[in-house]
Amino acid sequence: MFVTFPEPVFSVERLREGKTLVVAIDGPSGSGKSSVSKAVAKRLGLGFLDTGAMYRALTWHCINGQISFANAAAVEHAARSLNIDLSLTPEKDFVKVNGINVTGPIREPDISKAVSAVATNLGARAELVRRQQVLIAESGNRMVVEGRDITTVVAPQAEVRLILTASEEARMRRRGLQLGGTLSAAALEEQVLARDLKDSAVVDFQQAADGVFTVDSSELDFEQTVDAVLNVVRRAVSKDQSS
Ligand SMILES: Nc1ncnc2c1ncn2[C@@H]1O[C@H](COP(=O)(O)OP(=O)(O)O)[C@@H](O)[C@H]1O
Ligand SMILES: Nc1ccn([C@H]2C[C@H](O)[C@@H](COP(=O)(O)OP(=O)(O)O)O2)c(=O)n1
Repeated sequence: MFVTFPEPVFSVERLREGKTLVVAIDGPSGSGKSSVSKAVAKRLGLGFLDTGAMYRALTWHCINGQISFANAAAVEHAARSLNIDLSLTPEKDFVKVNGINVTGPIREPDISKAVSAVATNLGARAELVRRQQVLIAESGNRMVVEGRDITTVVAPQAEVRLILTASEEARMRRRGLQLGGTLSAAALEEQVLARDLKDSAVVDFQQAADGVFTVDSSELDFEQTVDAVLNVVRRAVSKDQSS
């Protein structure tokens, strides 16, 4: 016989019901940002924005349109003129560039390898940050947003800000499994650690700024990590339930 338990009285899903709730999550590659943020957004009934997908979409467009990464002005111009349509809820997963579905192609290793060249273009960053802020506002400021500069640049006023991290070893192991277990250790190191090093030239996603929580998932499984993030949300938000 199945026994069902009632919802807890103090349910995290009901926190700030009808009020703004932006959860900003930053962290290094393979730390679980996308998957954990999506699960958290589902639990909280919030929108979801994967900002990395926007950098990947612009990278795909530059490669496809033969725009040289060395031409900073051309990359910045592409960032301004490009139409990026991406899923804004955790239930769906799609990215379209000028109407072309690039959901799969932007996750391919050639894009992962090239994306830091776009992410370190300050003009392109400014434009993508502007777009991300518009998308957050359009969600009614009820969204989980993940990336590298969300806690510091895109949404420093978010009700909840946290860095999700994990050891280098855990992150490379998880990325390897995610990509089907076929990549060599050297290729994984290039995809995860070398990319983080390049990206950190323009954004600091390893150190938690003032007021930013840290969740280290090295010793946690996926569900435990989601619970740890939900606990941070509960702690941060229950303090100002009356606001
Ligand atoms: N705590 C965890 N334990 C085990 N695997 C995890 C954990 N968190 C995430 N993962 C898995 O690790 C992989 C990388 O996660 P992902 O969300 O893509 O990271 P990021 O967006 O930070 O690069 C995914 O396959 C995800 O399911
Ligand atoms: N807010 C963001 C999000 C991503 N980026 C850059 C840095 C990353 O190398 C790429 C791709 O980000 P993405 O989150 O998809 O990367 P991983 O899932 O960690 O592999 O974009 C960024 O500079 N700022």
